[in-house]
Amino acid sequence: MSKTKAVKIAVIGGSGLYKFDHLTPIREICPETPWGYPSSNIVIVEDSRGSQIAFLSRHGVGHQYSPSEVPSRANIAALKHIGVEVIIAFSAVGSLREEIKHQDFVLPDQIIDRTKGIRPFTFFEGGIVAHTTFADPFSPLLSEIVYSHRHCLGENITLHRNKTVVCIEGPAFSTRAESHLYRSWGCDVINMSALPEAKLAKEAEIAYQMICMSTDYDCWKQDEESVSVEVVISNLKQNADNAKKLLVEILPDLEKALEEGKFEEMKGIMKGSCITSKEVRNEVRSQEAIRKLEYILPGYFS
Ligand SMILES: CSC[C@H]1O[C@H](OP(=O)(O)O)[C@H](O)[C@@H]1O
Ligand SMILES: Nc1ncnc2[nH]cnc12
Repeated sequence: MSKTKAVKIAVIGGSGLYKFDHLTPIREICPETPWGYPSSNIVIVEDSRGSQIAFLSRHGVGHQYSPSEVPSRANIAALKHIGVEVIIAFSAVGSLREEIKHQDFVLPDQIIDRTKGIRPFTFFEGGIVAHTTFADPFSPLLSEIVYSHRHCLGENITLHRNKTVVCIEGPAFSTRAESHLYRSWGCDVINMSALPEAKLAKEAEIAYQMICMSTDYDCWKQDEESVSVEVVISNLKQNADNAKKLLVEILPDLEKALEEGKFEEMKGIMKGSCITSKEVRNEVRSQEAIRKLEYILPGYFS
């Protein structure tokens, strides 16, 4: 059994990717955070070189949390608390573009928010106000590292980059009018989980990149069957296998980038984002908020 060491890389698995069972499990944890419990145990797995990653299943291992119910704050807080600095998040998506075919992979660099405000979307509330910079929701460095390994996916699968994901509330899929609207807005892929996950990762100062895997053409394409769970499921197994293959390939480069301090620029970004005055921070309400924030950003606001 390997001795305990800080695990800096995490993978969040989405629909169809509930376990990372091709790597050796080392231990499982399920920390209670100030925002509750994560959606699954965090499983620490190890590759043949001794590299460890933390794996978390977004919807639970039995897919029991709907997109609106995923405890995203607990998920991100738990990963940050154990020392995670980098998250690769997988997601099953619909394609809004002809050239993004079933089973293709997509690295979005932008998000359009079509959630309905019913998901808790920030760690900053109840007496501590902070406004994070969110112009670039994903990590360009992570995107670059992933893209450089695109050839391991084989000739039949294209890895597209610099795309826009629209995140809807769900759980119902979109109407045809909405699907056409999102295409007219320049969106390339559609899912139900980019938000608030990406925002919360930024607030927790974690470098974050979503890797989307196409399962359907939503409902805009006339010669294709409209999206349904059956259509999505028919591509999930192959997508999950490809996701695992890609992850194993990128792991050494991720570790190298971490060792070289390439993600250090994330550290401290939230200190400057807090606008609440020093005097108010001493009030009881703010002190309670600070107590919770200590779990992810210790010493920042006290
Ligand atoms: C099962 S189809 C809709 C479902 O699939 C995607 O999940 P994830 O992003 O976690 O892979 C999508 O966002 C919806 O939650
Ligand atoms: N068409 C679609 N809309 C929203 N989320 C999805 N996940 C997979 N396909 C999807």
